[in-house]
Amino acid sequence: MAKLSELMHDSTNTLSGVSRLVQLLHNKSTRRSLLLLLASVLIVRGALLPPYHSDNTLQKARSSGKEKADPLQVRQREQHSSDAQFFPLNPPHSQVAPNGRSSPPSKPKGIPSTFTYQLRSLLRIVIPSLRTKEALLLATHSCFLILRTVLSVAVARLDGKIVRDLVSADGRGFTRGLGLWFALAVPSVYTNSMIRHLQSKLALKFRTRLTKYIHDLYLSPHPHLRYYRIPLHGVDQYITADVEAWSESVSGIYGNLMKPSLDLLLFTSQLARELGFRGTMLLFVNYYLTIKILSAVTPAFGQLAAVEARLEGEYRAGVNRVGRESEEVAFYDGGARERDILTGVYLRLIRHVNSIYKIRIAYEWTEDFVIKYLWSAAGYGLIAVPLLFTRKRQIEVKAGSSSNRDGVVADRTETYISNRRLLLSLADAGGRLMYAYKDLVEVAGLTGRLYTLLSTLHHLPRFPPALAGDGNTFELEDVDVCIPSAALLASESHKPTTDVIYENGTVPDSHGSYSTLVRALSLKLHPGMHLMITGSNGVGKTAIARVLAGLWAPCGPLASITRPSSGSAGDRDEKMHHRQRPGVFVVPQRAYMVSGSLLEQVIYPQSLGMFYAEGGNVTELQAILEAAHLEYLVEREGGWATVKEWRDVLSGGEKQRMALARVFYHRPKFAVLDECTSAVSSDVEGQMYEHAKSLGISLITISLRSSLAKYHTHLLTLIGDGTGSWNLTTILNSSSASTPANGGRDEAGSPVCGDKELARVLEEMRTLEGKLEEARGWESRLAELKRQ
Ligand SMILES: Nc1ncnc2c1ncn2[C@@H]1O[C@H](COP(=O)(O)OP(=O)(O)OP(=O)(O)O)[C@@H](O)[C@H]1O
Repeated sequence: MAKLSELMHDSTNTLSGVSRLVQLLHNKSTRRSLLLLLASVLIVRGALLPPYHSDNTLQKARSSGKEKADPLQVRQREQHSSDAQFFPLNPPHSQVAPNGRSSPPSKPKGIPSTFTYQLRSLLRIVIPSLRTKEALLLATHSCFLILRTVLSVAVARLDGKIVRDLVSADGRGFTRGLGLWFALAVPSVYTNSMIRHLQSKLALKFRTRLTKYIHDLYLSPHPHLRYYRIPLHGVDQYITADVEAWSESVSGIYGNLMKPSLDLLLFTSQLARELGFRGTMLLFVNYYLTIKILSAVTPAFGQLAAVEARLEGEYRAGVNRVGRESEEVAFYDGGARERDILTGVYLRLIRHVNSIYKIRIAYEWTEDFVIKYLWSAAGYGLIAVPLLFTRKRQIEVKAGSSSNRDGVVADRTETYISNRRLLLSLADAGGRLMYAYKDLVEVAGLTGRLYTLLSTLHHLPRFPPALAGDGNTFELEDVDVCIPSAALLASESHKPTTDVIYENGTVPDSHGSYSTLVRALSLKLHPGMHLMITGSNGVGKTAIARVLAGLWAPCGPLASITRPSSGSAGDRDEKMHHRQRPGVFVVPQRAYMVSGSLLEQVIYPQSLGMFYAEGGNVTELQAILEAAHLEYLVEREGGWATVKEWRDVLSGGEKQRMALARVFYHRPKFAVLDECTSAVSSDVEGQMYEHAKSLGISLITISLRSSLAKYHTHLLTLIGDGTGSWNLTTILNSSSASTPANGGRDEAGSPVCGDKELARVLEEMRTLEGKLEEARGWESRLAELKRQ
């Protein structure tokens, strides 16, 4: 039955509704302009489909060192700072509670009041102006949508004509009609496929724009480091799946809304003429009741879609983690445990998707009932009003003879058939509009997620700027090293544990005090000074490296930091190296290998294009690998261009030596080495330290190995007594330090110690820590006994 009514609709809706358009089609000049439109669209299409470029182009650009800057990205980069105003954390029309936080929306389902604002903000990114390809694509898409309506009217009209010629046995008319039928089939089929093509093309364009914009913002360079600080879980899901789903839905929703809306408008106006004032009023009452019933049973599709996307993200992150850490998992034989974790996450996702399906059953049942049966019943009622009451009386008065009675029945049948066709078409358009509304609600959910991502990225608190200094000095003054709130929020499902968030980005800990690891740290490092930072595990050594590198903000009311800048250090080796020296270069505890060739491992984070543009050559790199004791690698791995999963191919020690090779390549003014030689033998370690120093690099080493002290001039010991205290001493007997004349104090007043003395101090520290641990055990045992 439903199929039959659909068929009826297809063949008749346009006939009765837009007959005026058909008359226009009969007009010669209109037909000509239609052909012109079609031809122009074909030309535009050709312009929109650029020839295919293979990846070789990029390869060539790389090897010639002429990677061109993407104009889109450059434009976006300039625009980013001003764009923040379009992504406020609390978008307009949202319910804002007196404390400034967003209150839960009063309407928990449907389209949130902020949707229009959020959608507009996102559309600004994907269609930045009317002179873009995206705008042109959208206009072409609209043309094709209108063309489809016009063509379907023409096809329906021709259908009627062919049947009439057949019934009236007009052979010539029938053949002509059939010829026209095939002539119309070509543009009709082409239009349908073009609509689908343009929609996919538009989705792809939207996705590319949005992805580039997010990449540019998310991977913004120092000092904002958004990729490091963003307090959102599953960012990969936002950037990959959500962006794709949003682009697909937004490009589809336009066509899905436009056609039924146009139909609804035309059929209503047509019916209004037939039904008169009373009937039209009843029609609008029908619309009103439909909206009321459906909005009462419409589930919060937007929120459901957002939760689904989040759960998908968690599952994807789990699978990624196992893939990334597969070796570690295998060593622990943790497959079964990982399977349980992943299955748990997957089942949570599936339960949610299943509940959506269940909710949908109830909704779709009501929707079908209302649109198909209630509307049809209402339609019968509406048709019956003029037939049973108004006209019946007139007809009874007029009808005398039997021939008149036949004409009256024909009149009634005609009225009934035409009105019923209109109502069926109306019901169909209404149904499609309801489906489009459902899509719209889902788009609202995805829009909300992407808006959250972008507004968060735009509004990450900025760090206080570092002082310029002379460009070669590293200086910290009264710096408290605190765990930043963002990191805390990220580790606790981005739910704030407290209402208080301080301006400097720190939060009070559970006892109400700051999470300060090191208090009022002051030190000044000049070129030629080498600092070793030591202290027990978890005391805050890496935290200092994070402050030095600009990953964490320096805290404290009087805190100031002077960082060395990149550029010339004015030393004797300067002429030999054509490259700019970075001010600071940090080698982290876990060695990181980038995807790409062996050569790219050494020069990371520099690109291949930059390497060649700066006149880099592999002879220089070979010497660097020799200094890092990795000279055999090029031959073993099959050349500089070999691309492998270097994280798995290189051994732990090789990865650490590769990280040191990067330091030798970039030759920074200061290199922060965070326990990055733990897997390297001490003799090789020593040679690499000496080589780094010979390159004029000032070392800041974080280590517990006392054997490394001799390569440094100063020692910073973090006491680890919970007060954040520290101790800075000068190291005697180191290859760089001169013995102070001032019995036990250097020129800056820091106490001095020799490396034997240092080894003794570290040993004593370790013994005391062991004893403290034991004492803690006794304390808990004593407490246990007391309780008994
Ligand atoms: N992102 C973070 N979120 C929450 N706490 C953190 C974060 N980073 C570090 N911490 C905490 O700060 C403390 C100091 O960490 P840090 O990594 O600086 O220790 P460390 O002295 O380098 O230790 P190790 O010698 O074991 O490497 C630890 O207690 C750690 O749990």
